[in-house]
Amino acid sequence: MTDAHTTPDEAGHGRQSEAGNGRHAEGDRGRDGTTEPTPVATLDGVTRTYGGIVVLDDVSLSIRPGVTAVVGPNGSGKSTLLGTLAEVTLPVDGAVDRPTETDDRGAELGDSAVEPSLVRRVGYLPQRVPFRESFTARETLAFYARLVGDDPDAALESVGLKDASDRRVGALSGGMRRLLGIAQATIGDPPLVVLDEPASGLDPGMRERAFRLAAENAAGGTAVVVSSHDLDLVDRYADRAVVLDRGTVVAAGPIGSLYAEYDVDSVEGLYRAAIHGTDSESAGDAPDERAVHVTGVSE
Ligand SMILES: Nc1ncnc2c1ncn2[C@@H]1O[C@H](COP(=O)(O)OP(=O)(O)OP(=O)(O)O)[C@@H](O)[C@H]1O
Repeated sequence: MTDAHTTPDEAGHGRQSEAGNGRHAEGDRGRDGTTEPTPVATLDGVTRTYGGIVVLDDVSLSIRPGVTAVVGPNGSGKSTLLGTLAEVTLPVDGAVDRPTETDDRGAELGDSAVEPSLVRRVGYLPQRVPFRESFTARETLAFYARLVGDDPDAALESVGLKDASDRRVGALSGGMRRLLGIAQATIGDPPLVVLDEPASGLDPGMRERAFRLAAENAAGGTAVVVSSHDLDLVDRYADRAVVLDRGTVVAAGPIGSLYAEYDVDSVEGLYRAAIHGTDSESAGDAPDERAVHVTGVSE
């Protein structure tokens, strides 16, 4: 177990990060040089095991408005981390502090037609969304929209699916289905949106669109957490990055600060430096033996 309040330094970096005590809480500089905003959610010493094997180890993070990308090798715990934020995976130790109904928009909506209790706190796109295949795209979003008093047509339009609103989910392409999933996750305008690999399996245009939607959402003040293996897109769209290795946070913070700390100029370089201890290209090509592998256990 690592100290929850210092950056894990097994890799010998001894660096500070957003982990734990909020040393970077205020006054940190984002990519554009502006001061970092107040956290929307925090994880404090979060640990998760499966069958006694630790897959998330004492993770402490502050999640702020903007796009936060979670990167790391297969099995490093990205989905588990996102699941704890979305409250679909419970930690065995530690605490997660999420937005509450009374946070920002709850108060703002107090006098409106939408009851504060209907304000959605966290939107979540799992890797596989269990949509009903026989529903149309519009019926699908209408179901979610009714729960939070939002407009399904505006949500469809926001992800570019207006023309497909009468098509059944079962007849949508994988990319369109993913866009519908993003619309479902952002409907009701929650202050925290968690997207688990929104771009995986999509063609380059659709991948770009998924990240652009995440960034557009974040531009309105939402904290959007995205896991991805697409380091180029992370480079272009993320404000902050969290690098996970075997369930441990090895680097976290605003992308600009991390580039300076690790003396790199890309997320790919950061990934290599934080995980392999070198930013040379050959290290990134080596087969990754570092993932935690757990088999035969479920929730
Ligand atoms: N429900 C589960 N039951 C048993 N083991 C699980 C379960 N969910 C995750 N694991 C294990 O926890 C570890 C971390 O998995 P997780 O899906 O969080 O990693 P990941 O970084 O998202 O991986 P990938 O990049 O391949 O999607 C893996 O070893 C995985 O097998």
